[in-house]
Amino acid sequence: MAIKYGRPIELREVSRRDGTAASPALDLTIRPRRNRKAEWARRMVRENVLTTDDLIWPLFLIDGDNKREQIASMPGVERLSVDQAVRDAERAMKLTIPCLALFPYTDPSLRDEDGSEATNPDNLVCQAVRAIKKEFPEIGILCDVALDPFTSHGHDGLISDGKILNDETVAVLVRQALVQAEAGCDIIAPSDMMDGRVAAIREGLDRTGLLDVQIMAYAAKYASAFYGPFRDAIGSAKTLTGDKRTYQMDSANTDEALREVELDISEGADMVMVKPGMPYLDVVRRVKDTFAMPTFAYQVSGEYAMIAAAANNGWLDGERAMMESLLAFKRAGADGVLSYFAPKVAEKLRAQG
Ligand SMILES: NCc1[nH]cc(CCC(=O)O)c1CC(=O)O
Ligand SMILES: [Mg+2]
Repeated sequence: MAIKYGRPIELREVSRRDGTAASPALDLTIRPRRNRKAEWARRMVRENVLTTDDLIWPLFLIDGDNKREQIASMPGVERLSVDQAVRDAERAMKLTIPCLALFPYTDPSLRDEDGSEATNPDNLVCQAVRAIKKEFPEIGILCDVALDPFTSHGHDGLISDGKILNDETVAVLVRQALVQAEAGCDIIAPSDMMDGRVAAIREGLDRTGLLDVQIMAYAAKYASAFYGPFRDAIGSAKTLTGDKRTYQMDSANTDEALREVELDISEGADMVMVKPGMPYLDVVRRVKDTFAMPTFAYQVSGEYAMIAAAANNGWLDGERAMMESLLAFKRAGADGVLSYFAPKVAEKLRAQG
C-alpha cells in the first residue's frame, strides 16, 4: 500500500458519499482539524517546543559605571556598563538562560586601524567576562571574535590598499581569542569569516592548555542588510567604509554554506552557526540535515528591530510574533538561537509554566 505523508494513498480516494445525500456536510473521512480542536489536543500532537535551554542572550557593553543606554534602532535593548551586565547575568541565571554573548561598544579613542584594543587583556569584554564569572560561574559566556568593534574603519580584519588581509588577520584573531579565553570565556565564536581561523584558534587554545574552551563558528555568515542596528549598537555604522562582501557570504548561495560549514567542522568547530536567522532558515535546515552537528542560528539585530518596530506601531502583536519567530528556528532544526528577545521569551515561557 502506497504511503504518502503518513496515510495510505488509496484511502484518499475512498468516498462514503452515495451521490444522493442532501446533507450539506462534506463526506470526509479525513478531517485534519480534529487534531486542532482544543488546546490539549494541539499540545498532544505538537512537533517542536521552545524552551529556555534554546536561548543565548547577546549583551552590549559600554565603559562606565551604573550605565544603561538605550539603542535607538533596537527598542528595548541597552548598552550596559560592566556592573549592569552582571545584573543582567543574574537575570539570565534566574530565567535559566544557559549562555550570554558579549559585544563591546569600544570608545572611539581606543579604535585604530589595526583594532589593537581587541587583544588588550583588560578590554571591556574581558572585564565583563571576569566580573560575570566571579559572581555567576555557572552561566556560559560566549565571546565574538572579529575586529570590527575595535577598528577605526569598522571592518572585521586588517586592511591594506583597501583589501581585507586574510592570514594576517587570522594571527590577530588568535590573540583576541586567547585574551578572551584567559579571562574565562567558555565559547569562542569567530564571526569574521576569514579562511582558516577556526583551525588557528583551536591550535592556539590547545597550545595554551585551554582544551575545554569550545568554538562556535559563525560558519555560514552572510553579507546582510539585517546587521544595521547592531552596527549602531557597537558604533561601527558611521565609520564602516564600503561593505563586507569580500569575506561574508553572498545571500544567493546555499551549497557554499555547506562547504563553509564542512571546513569549520574539519578545523575543529564544536558547534556551527548560520546568520542571519529567519531569512536563512533553509540554510539552517540543510546544515542540520547534512552534518548533524549542534547548529545555532542568530536572530540578528535587524530581525529584532523589524518585529519590535512593528509591535511598537501597533502593526502586529509583538509577543506572538516573537514566540512564532523563535519556534521557526526549532522547526528548521536549530539547537539554539542567539536572540535579543531572550529574556522576554524566557519570561513568557516561565509564565506559561
Ligand atoms: N563581526 C561582527 C558581528 N558579530 C555579530 C554581528 C551582527 C549581529 C546582529 O546584527 O545582531 C556582526 C556584524 C557584522 O558582521 O557586521
Ligand atoms: Mg569559512
